[in-house]
Amino acid sequence: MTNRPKTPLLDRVNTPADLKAFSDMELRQVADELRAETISAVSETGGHLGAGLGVVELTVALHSVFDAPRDKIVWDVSHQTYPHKILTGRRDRIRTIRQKDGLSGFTKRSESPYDPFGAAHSSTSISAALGFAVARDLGGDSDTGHGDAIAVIGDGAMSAGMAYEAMNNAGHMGKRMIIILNDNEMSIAPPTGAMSSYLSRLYTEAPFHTLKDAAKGAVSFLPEPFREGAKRAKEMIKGMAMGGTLFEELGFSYLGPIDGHDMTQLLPVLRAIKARAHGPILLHVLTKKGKGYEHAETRPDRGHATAKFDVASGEQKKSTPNAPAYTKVFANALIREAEEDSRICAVTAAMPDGTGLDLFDKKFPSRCFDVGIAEQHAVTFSAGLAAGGMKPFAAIYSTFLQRGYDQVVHDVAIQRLPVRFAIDRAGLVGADGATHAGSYDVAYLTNLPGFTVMAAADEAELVHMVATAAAHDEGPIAFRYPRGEGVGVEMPERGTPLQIGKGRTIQKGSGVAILSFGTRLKEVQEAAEKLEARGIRPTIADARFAKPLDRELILQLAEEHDGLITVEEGAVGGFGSHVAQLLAEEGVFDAGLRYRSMVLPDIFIDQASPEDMYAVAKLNAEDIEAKVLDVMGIARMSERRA
Ligand SMILES: Cc1ncc(C[n+]2csc(CCOP(=O)(O)OP(=O)(O)O)c2C)c(N)n1
Ligand SMILES: CC(=O)[C@@H](O)[C@H](O)COP(=O)(O)O
Ligand SMILES: [Mg+2]
Repeated sequence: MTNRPKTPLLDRVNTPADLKAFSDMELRQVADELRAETISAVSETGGHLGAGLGVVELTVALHSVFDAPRDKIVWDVSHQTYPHKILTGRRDRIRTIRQKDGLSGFTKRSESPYDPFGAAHSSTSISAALGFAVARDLGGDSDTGHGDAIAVIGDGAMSAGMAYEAMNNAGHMGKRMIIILNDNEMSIAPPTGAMSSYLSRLYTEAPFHTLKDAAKGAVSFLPEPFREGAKRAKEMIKGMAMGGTLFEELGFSYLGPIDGHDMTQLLPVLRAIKARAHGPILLHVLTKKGKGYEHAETRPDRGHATAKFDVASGEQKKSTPNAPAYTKVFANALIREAEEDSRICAVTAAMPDGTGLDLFDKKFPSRCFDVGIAEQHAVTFSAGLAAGGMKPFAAIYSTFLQRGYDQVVHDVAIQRLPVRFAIDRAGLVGADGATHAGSYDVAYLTNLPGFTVMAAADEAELVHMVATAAAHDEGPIAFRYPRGEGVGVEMPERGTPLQIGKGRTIQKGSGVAILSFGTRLKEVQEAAEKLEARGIRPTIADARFAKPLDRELILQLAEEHDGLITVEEGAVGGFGSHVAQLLAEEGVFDAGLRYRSMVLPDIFIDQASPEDMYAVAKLNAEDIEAKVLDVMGIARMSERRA
């Protein structure tokens, strides 16, 4: 509580309706207080900071002009909604954000009526807002009724195909809806691509129209004083580039750009839009990521998501790692392979730092491609690279690869193209919660004919899997690894290609065998240590491959043990399901094998620490221990008592 900022006006805001009582001057102060409160809160919790700071004025302006929740404000990605949450009745819980039982770091329908649409993956806002607009016009039912439909989308999110699919549709339908393009010339990393350059040109090169010309177009939305040519209005009109041709060609009225930190521009323009808009409008707003907090402004990539920090110095409070992060291990292993093979190249969809490809890019800039937030394109582009004789590594988070699934099937798998998928953030990720959990990749890749699917049990294994993928030209291959640190094993200088479809035995035991796929192996080993005390020594094996399965190993484990347990950090339908299928087909169950499959539960697990999430998922050492006892018919004392 000590260093909390003084916020006398903000203290009077419980819901956005309270903003209506303030003068424009006071709203500016509310914005200042909201910024201070956001910085203070995130300094205590960590989380997404820069994006929220960039939309403080926009958030205040939107909520003071429009009438949420009747008006539907749909925030793209929604990592920028901490100020929105503070204004919409969640200030008392803002310091629980991204924690177990706390607020989500993103918008969530179940959390608040002011979050009409959940998000976290980008570029969905225009489609959703159009849906709200059409539902409104068709008389769709809702508790609050339907007013305006407003999508707030960033310049980074605007690089994704979905945004254009939605604008194409919205422009054609001609319904009243509002898109606010929040252009801070920043994605997580500096944005790439022609669209980003186009947006920059809109305000650096576009000819300024005269007031007379402008008034014929979208500026006719402006309020009277502006059109009458008061000095301030003239300055502002001059600052409004009326180009916007792409958006106008798509059927939108393009308005802007305006300064998204200047309430004297934001408020009148939004009021005018509210009063007079008909058809779809795009308002181009220029902002600065991290605005108003020096440490976030000067390093917008660092300020995108931050650990807890000291407000005065900006210093982040990070714990010292015990082992290198998997992401970095992957990047270094790939660099090592690329030094030997000039055909190796790398593709990221706007996550150069997150995937470690920033390191690869420094070494091999001509072989590294940041395609923007465009996973579908990233996959098919990689397929094209492979078809053209290159060896592309598409490094994509498990959760974001979901967006490119048809491309994985249609462009890669069916054509048996040797695209290498480096699947980062596989498994539970912690504070980002269910939207970012990498739960499904094993299930959605192992069902594709010809795919090879691996999971690294530790960082040394990851190095070998990178080498395996580099050497594998026979078709698509994927290897998955989680967020965070490795386990601290010694790593080879360069990986050795693994034999495809072959697992390894870690320890020989009897009675029960545990077959692990991926990094839960450490927990399996811990469980085995606990079991030793009871005189139980399970066999432990690391499957390495979910496809092709090591049939020989699995059938041998089944043959030599009374019980078999598979463990993986993935949803049902993945490794364990394939093992069960094999065992069933081979008639092993008929022979009485006791089989259990430990997978992620069939629920979306909310944000929490990874440890808490594993506890919910029952994938910790004690859960594995209990499962072994269960298979052996020995319930633990505590369970018997219960
Ligand atoms: C489909 C998808 N891919 C990648 C991401 C990761 N991601 C989250 S925010 C972000 C950058 C968004 O940039 P922009 O829309 O300009 O918003 P800003 O952070 O600049 O406010 C990215 C790449 C995501 N959320 N969704
Ligand atoms: C909002 C978003 O999608 C990203 O900012 C994401 O939170 C990054 O996650 P990592 O921290 O795991 O890179
Ligand atoms: Mg941006």
